[in-house]
Amino acid sequence: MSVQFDRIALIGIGLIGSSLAYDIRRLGLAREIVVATRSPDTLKRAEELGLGDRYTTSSQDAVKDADLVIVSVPVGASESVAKEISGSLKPGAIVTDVGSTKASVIAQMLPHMPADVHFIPGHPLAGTEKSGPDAGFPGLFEGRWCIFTPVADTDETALKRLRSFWEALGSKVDEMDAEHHDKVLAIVSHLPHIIAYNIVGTADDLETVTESEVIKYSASGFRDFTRLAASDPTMWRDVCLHNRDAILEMLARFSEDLAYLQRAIRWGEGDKIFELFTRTRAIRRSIVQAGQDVDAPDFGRHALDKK
Ligand SMILES: NC(=O)C1=CN([C@@H]2O[C@H](COP(=O)(O)OP(=O)(O)OC[C@H]3O[C@@H](n4cnc5c(N)ncnc54)[C@H](O)[C@@H]3O)[C@@H](O)[C@H]2O)C=CC1
Ligand SMILES: O=C(O)C(=O)Cc1ccc(O)cc1
Repeated sequence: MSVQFDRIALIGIGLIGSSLAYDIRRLGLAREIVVATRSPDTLKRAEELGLGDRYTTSSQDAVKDADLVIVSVPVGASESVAKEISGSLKPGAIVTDVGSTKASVIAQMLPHMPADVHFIPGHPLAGTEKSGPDAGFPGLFEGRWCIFTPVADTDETALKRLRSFWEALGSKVDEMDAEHHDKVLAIVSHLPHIIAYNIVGTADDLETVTESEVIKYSASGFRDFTRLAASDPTMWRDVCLHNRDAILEMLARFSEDLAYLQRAIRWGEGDKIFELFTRTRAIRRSIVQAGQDVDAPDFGRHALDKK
C-alpha cells in the first residue's frame, strides 16, 4: 500500500483513534501521524503505545500542515474541536469524523469549516464496548462498512481520496444523507444499546435478586446485554442526546410492539407470540444465509443492505 497522505492528524485517541493509528502505520498510509487529545494522561499512554510520530494536547498544533484530519471524540465534543482547529487547517485539507450520529455532528462542525477545506462526515460501523487508547487494535475496520454522509457540493476528488483511505483499511464505503443514517443507526445500534443499558439496570434494581445471583446464573442472553451495557457512558450519553428525535421515534415504536407482546402473554395468545418469534428467527437465518458473520459486532449490515 502506498502513502496516501503526507501528514494525518488524529484528534482523539480512544478505541477508534488508536485503531486508526495502528492501521495507518501498518499499511503505510501516511508519512507522519500526529496524535492530539485533551487529556495529558491519555496522550502519555498513546505515546507509550507508540501510536504516533508526534504528540500534542493542542488540536490546533496537530492540524497544522495535516492533509487529513480525523476527529474521533464523543459526538458532543464535535463543536468545540471544530472551533479549536478551524483557524489552523491547511487549505485543501480533508477533515472527517467517525461519530455515531451524523446530523448533529454536521450542525456542530460545518459552520466552523473554512471554505478551502473539504469536510466529509463519516462513520465506521465497527467497534466494541471498550474505550480509551488501550482498547484499539489493528484490523478493526476490515470487512466493515464505513458510511459517508456528504454535505452539499462536496468535492468529488476529496471524496474519492477519503474512500480510498477507508478501502485501504479494508472497509466497504457507502454514502447516504445524514438524516437517513441517523434513522437506520437508531434502530440497528442506538436502540440495542439503550435496551441493554435498561435491562441490566432493571436486573440491578431487582430487590429479590441479589447481585451475586445475577452474576452466578446469568445466561448467555443476559451476558450479551451486559457487554453492550458496559460501553462507554460518555460516548453513549452523547449519542442519546445527539440523535434524540430518531431514537425517540424508534423507542415509541419499540414500546408499542412490546405492549403488543405483553398483551399476548397476558391473554395467553400463543399464536401471536409464535408468529412474532417465527418472523424474527427468519431474519437471523437470512443474515446467516447471506454469509454474514452474525456473531461479530456487525449490527449494521443487514439493514443497510436492504436500503
Ligand atoms: N466505540 C465504538 O464502538 C465506536 C465509536 N464511534 C464513535 O467514535 C467516536 C470516538 O469513540 P471512541 O474512540 O470509542 O471513544 P473513546 O472514549 O475510546 O475515545 C474518545 C477520545 O476523545 C478524547 N476527547 C474527548 N473530548 C475531547 C476533546 N474535546 N478534544 C480532544 N479530545 C477529546 C478522549 O480523551 C479520548 O481520547 C465517538 O464519536 C463514537 O460515537 C464510532 C464507531 C464505533
Ligand atoms: O460493540 C458493539 O457491538 C457495537 O455496536 C460497536 C459500535 C458502537 C457504536 C457505533 O457507532 C458503531 C459500532
